[in-house]
Amino acid sequence: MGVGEHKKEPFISLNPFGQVPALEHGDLKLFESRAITQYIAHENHEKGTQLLCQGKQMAIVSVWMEVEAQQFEPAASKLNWEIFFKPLFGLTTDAAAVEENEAKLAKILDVYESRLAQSKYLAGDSFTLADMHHLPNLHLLFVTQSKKLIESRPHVSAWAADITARPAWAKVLAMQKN
Ligand SMILES: N[C@@H](CCC(=O)N[C@@H](CS)C(=O)NCC(=O)O)C(=O)O
Repeated sequence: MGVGEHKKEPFISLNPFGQVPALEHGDLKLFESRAITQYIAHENHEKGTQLLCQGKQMAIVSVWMEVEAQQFEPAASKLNWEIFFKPLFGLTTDAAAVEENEAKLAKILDVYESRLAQSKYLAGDSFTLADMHHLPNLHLLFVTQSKKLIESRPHVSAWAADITARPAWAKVLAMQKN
């Protein structure tokens, strides 16, 4: 990305929007991270943690995957951009955008707080892709002032501590460092 290769061939044939990530598996070409994670989870359903479910339970997983994509991600990624990434790139944080998106995220996390008071994970008693999709933005929020929005909600806080402590996530962070 640093040299703009994601906007040119051969990458643009994998993702015509010129964005990361993309996946090539045999003759299958995929883009959109959530479609990629669902494919990988389906392909590997016989090994490791079951990240998807069957029947009605899968419908609940889909609901919370949509909530992450449509509600949580827009507010959380905007905060991470303003507070975490902009200073790294020598840009100035927009305080009004931070205030607006903290207010949005607070309302969204109120819904999460109610949900997580009823079940340990978003889609029920076990960890699924719906929880997993939150990890990248959640991880960054913890190193911003917006972590107060998580820490002030006991069930959200316990859920966030649980999912960020998973050994598989520790492996991802170790890969990022390398
Ligand atoms: N909805 C897409 C978003 C992809 C996305 O925003 N990718 C960023 C990096 S995380 C990117 O490629 N940015 C460079 C650009 O848009 O030119 C997904 O979930 O895969």
